[in-house]
Amino acid sequence: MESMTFVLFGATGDLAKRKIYPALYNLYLDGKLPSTFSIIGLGRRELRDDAFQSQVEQSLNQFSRRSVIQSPDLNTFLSAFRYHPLNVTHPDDYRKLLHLVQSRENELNIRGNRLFYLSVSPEFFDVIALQIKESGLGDTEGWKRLIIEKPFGRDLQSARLLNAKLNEAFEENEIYRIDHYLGKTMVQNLETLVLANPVIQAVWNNRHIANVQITASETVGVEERAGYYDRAGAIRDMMQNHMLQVLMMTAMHLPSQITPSHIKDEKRKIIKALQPVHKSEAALSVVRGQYASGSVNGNAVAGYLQEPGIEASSRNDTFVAARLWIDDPKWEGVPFYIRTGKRMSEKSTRIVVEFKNPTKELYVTRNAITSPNLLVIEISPNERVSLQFNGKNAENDGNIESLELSFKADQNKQPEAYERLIHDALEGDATFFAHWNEVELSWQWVQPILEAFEENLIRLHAYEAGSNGPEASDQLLEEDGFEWWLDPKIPQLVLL
Ligand SMILES: NC(=O)C1=CN([C@@H]2O[C@H](COP(=O)(O)OP(=O)(O)OC[C@H]3O[C@@H](n4cnc5c(N)ncnc54)[C@H](OP(=O)(O)O)[C@@H]3O)[C@@H](O)[C@H]2O)C=CC1
Ligand SMILES: O=C1O[C@H](COP(=O)(O)O)[C@@H](O)[C@H](O)[C@H]1O
Repeated sequence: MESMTFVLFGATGDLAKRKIYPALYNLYLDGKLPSTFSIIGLGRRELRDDAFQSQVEQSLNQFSRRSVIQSPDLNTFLSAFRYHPLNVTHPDDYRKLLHLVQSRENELNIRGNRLFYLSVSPEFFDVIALQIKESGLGDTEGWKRLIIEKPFGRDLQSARLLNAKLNEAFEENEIYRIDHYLGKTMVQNLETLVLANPVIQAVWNNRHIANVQITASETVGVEERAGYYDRAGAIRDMMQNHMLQVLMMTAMHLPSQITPSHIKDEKRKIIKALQPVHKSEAALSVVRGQYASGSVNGNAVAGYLQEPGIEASSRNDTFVAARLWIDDPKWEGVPFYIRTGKRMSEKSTRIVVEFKNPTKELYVTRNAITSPNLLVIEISPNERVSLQFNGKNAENDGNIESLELSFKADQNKQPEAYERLIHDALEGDATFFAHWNEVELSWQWVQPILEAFEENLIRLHAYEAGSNGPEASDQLLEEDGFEWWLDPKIPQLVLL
């Protein structure tokens, strides 16, 4: 890997401490950083280099998946860090930054490869990109890349505007839009699971699949993010980005070659083929909810409207579910259901693929019940793939029961999503980043629903904290003769 400078805007912030420093450190331990690198942290506050390095060390102590205690490598790693005070709106600060970047490049003999990571409030994304250009930071002999955090806009128009501004300073192939779901082990594994297994490829279509369910349920509430979350809601926070990305990864066709651009093209075809939801009809296929008080994991918790920083009159969504159709011969007639919510019964991100069950009638004559085959891809907190199938259980009078084949990844050995994504960006591999076409088309699909929410065309259901969301989301599937598959409903008889 080529030597480089990692310029981090927002170096004193929460994300840097919880995710970015631990990711860099673990990449370093795995030998996945270049042999020479310079890291420059930026923020408004004044900090000496040694104080900054101590802050980084503290964050590793707290959040790194690998211990830093007595690590002989720690000091070498920390010695790559420098701090520079910079206010993103002050052009002079960028000129001083350029001077620091260049002097470190000369000192370390680094060719001018520069990765700019914007871990700051989204309102600064365009300002910083422009200043990188104006100050000359972007004029370099080597490559330049921009990693940008979410959210990317708050609706279709603002996303387009932001993208146009970023494009004044960076080419699309230099922009890496983080969607941390794309860095998760099982989401990255989807591509291989579906594309590299002819057995699965053969049944990955509407002849065999009855429906696909994608769930991201969380037990946490709004936490300390009231200011952001109350303006975003589950639809912007999770649905427009993570959920639709997982849907694209699940439904994409086999590309003619496994390259970033072929995969990107296949994903784009899927998001483009989503049947639009019209604002006036959105209530027929979208459910929105807001948690009321209840109990999560045995602890009483407040309702959304009682959370600190949330107005008692807020109509923000903390749950959203939707039924989507893909206008594509392979998926015609297969509903994709997606749902996400806070303060639900369990923390679980999963894809359940329910296969058609033509044997049901056949076995009725034998007084036996067969269940549909289910392929369950658990993304978090467990990382597991399992297949539920029917078989006779000799220990139970030879009755037909659901059996399960499963593979579980060893989570302790798994790199974090941010490790994978930062590594990919350093390598220049954009496969698991959100490309502009996908982002734009996702906003395009979501936009009428946002408007329907704003105009109260979709009822806001209160749901008890600790439940599985509003009953209306169950009804959405019942209308089609299906139900959400939850963990306890999948009997675990055989673990191979
Ligand atoms: N935290 C999280 O879990 C997640 C965050 N994100 C995204 O990551 C980004 C960062 O979030 P987070 O770390 O939580 O935010 P924080 O509020 O914790 O940190 C913001 C950072 O920006 C710096 N900053 C603020 N104003 C300025 C300014 N005018 N000039 C220069 N620096 C400034 C702050 O430093 P100082 O005060 O010293 O200026 C601080 O380092 C956001 O886009 C967020 O949406 C995405 C997913 C999860
Ligand atoms: O991006 C976000 O994701 C988290 C959920 O991520 P996970 O990796 O724990 O599944 C969510 O809590 C947060 O609101 C959202 O901004």
